[in-house]
Amino acid sequence: MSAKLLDGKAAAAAIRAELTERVAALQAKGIVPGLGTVLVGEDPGSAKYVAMKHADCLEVGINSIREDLPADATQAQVEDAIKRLNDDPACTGYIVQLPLPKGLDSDRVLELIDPDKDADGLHPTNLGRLVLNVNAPMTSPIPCTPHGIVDLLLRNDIDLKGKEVCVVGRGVTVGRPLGLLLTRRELNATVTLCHTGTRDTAEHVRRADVVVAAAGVANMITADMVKPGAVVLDVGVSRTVADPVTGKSKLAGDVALDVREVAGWVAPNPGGVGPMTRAMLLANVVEAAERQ
Ligand SMILES: Nc1nc(=O)c2c([nH]1)NC[C@@H]1CN(c3ccc(C(=O)N[C@@H](CCC(=O)O)C(=O)O)cc3)C=[N+]21
Repeated sequence: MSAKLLDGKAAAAAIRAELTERVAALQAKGIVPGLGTVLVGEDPGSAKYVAMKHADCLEVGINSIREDLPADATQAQVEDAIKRLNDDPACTGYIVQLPLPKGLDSDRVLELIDPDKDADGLHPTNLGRLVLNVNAPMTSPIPCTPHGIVDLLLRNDIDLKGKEVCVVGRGVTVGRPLGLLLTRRELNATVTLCHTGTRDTAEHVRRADVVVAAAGVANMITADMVKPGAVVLDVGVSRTVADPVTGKSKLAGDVALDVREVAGWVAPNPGGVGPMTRAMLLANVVEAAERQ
C-alpha cells in the first residue's frame, strides 16, 4: 500500500489560474495589485523563496516591489523599509521574510505592518481576528501556510470535521496559527499541538487522523508513529549536516520516506504545502486589493 499524493504543485497552479482572472478584473477597474517583500541578509533559502514569490506575481499579473537590505541592517533601517511600503500606494500587500537575522526584533517589525497590507496575516490585529469571531467567515488575511494546508485538504475532499489533528511545531508562521484556524467552527477539527516541551509526541501522533509536521527536524515522523491510513503533511524544512567529503548539505523534510507505506495520503516536501503557501500569499494580495 502506498499513500495517495496531496499534490500541492498542481493545486497551486490551479489557484494561480483562478487568481489571474481576478487580477485582470481588478485591472479593468484601474487597480493593479502589488506585492512587496522585505528581505534582510543573504540566506540562500530565504532569497530563493522570495524570488519564487515574485516569479508567481509575474505569472498572475501582480506587480513586484522589493526591499532588499544587507545582513547588517539595523532595526531602524528595517523599520524605514516598512514605512516606505506602508506609504507606497502601488504596494497593496507585503511580507517581511522570516526569520530576520539575529539582533533584529521581528515581533516589533510585524507590529508595524499596516494590517490592511499584511499579506502574511501575521500582524497581531489579523492574528487576533483569527482568535475572535470564531463563528463568522474570515474577512481578514489568514497566515499563508495554515491556509494552504486547509485548502489542500479540502480540494482533495478530506473533511476535517471531528477529526483528530496533531500539529507538531508551534512556530509563528505554521503551528500556532494552524491550531487557531482548524478549531474555528467552519472546520471543527480537534487539535493537539505538540512542541519541544511535549512529553511523548509519538503517542499524540499515533492517535491522529491528520498529522501536520512543522517542527523543522529532519525525518522526525517515522512510519511506526503513524496510524494506518492517516493523512500526513510534511511542512518542515531543515538542512542536513554537510557531507564531510563534498561539503554539500541537502534540504530535508520532517517526514521519513517510509511513512508513505503506512499513511493514506501524504503531502510531500517539496511539492506539497510549499507551493500552496505561495498561492495563498497571492490570494491574500488579490483579496486585499479587492477590499480597497
Ligand atoms: N514572512 C514569511 N512568510 C512565509 O510564508 C515564510 C517566511 N516568512 N519564511 C520562510 C517560510 C518558508 N516558506 C516557503 C514558501 C514556499 C516554499 C516552496 O514553494 N517550496 C517549493 C519549492 C522548494 C524548492 O524548490 O526548494 C516546494 O515545496 O515544492 C517553501 C517554503 C515561506 N515562509
